[in-house]
Amino acid sequence: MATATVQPITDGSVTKHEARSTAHGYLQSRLAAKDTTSDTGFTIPVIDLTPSFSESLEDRKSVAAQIREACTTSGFFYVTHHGIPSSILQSILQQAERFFKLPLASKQDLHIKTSKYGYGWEPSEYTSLAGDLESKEGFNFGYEEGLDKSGGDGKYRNLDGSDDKANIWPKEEELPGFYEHVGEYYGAVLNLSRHMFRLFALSLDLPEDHFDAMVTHPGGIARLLYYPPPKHPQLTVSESVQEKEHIGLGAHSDYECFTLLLSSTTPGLEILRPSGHWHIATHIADAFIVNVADFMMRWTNGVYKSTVHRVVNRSRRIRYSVPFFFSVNYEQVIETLPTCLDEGEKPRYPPIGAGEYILERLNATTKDGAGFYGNAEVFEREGMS
Ligand SMILES: O=C(O)CCC(=O)C(=O)O
Ligand SMILES: [Fe+2]
Repeated sequence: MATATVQPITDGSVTKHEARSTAHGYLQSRLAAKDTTSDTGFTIPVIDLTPSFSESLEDRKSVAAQIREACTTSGFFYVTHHGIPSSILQSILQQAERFFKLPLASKQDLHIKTSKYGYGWEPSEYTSLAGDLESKEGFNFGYEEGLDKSGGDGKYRNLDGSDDKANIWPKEEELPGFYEHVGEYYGAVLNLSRHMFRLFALSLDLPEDHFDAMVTHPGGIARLLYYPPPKHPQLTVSESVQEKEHIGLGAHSDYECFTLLLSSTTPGLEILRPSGHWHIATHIADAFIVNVADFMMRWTNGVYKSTVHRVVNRSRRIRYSVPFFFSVNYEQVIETLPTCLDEGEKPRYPPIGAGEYILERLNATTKDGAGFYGNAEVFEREGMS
């Protein structure tokens, strides 16, 4: 395995440069790879989490072994029997539908331009992952103690270390019950993610509680996403991009540790196989799709794969989805896990702070990477919404 020299971190700019350039290089190299070393065995395994709730460590390890297998190959897997009732899953999808049906003026009041972290309502084309015009509309929010069933430990700070209230919520009278339903869902996926982190620890030959103290007030950005059907369904994806007919969400890898994705039945998620073909993910009722994200890839020295994916809604129906990007406490600095280094092997990535890394990656999705405030200025100057 190729290794890179560890760069010392002398100030924030070194870290930022590293966060952005490594991610960009990784995306480009994955998109360029046309490795025909047959990937016909490419699968997205379905992992039944039932034994992970058992009293028996052996049972829990059996699930961890399946997670390891998935994370070292496709980087994606489904989880079923995860303990979150179907009613909560259906309810968040209904909240997404209600939210996006709000009058434009109400959504404008929640515009992402008033947040330096990209929270709030995001009109289509406002951010771009790979330079495409993206048809998705989003509503983004992060951790707050009121959403954490554990009550948190009072130490949560925003991505940049500040402690102001960052989320932007619709008014209760405008969308009655929205916050409560969203909170119910968020609390449930947060706890499931903490549980999954224990399985990840076992999968990495670490003590089961290795990550526990790092997720007491963790970063967890959630998005409600809306993907309209294509305006001209007869066009191919490349034609439609040329015709400025939008792609849903451009090719990217996620930033955090792992993502739990829930979606409506309309397909759309496409996963890049090593051969360069896009694998269309099938919908499994009441399951989450889980994928390793870049922070976990770095942490494991590349042993766990953060796989490129995108969304293209080729159907005539609307697609809704709700990704939850699970991180660690934002002040946590990550260094390569010792169990991921062979004897004498060097870390491929320098240590990096969680919040700093994620904010840098988010900023990279704005115009010229100027950040969300900078983006608002560009849009205003150019007379766009
Ligand atoms: O909407 C989806 O199915 C996937 C969304 C996604 O990949 C993302 O938001 O990072
Ligand atoms: Fe993603």
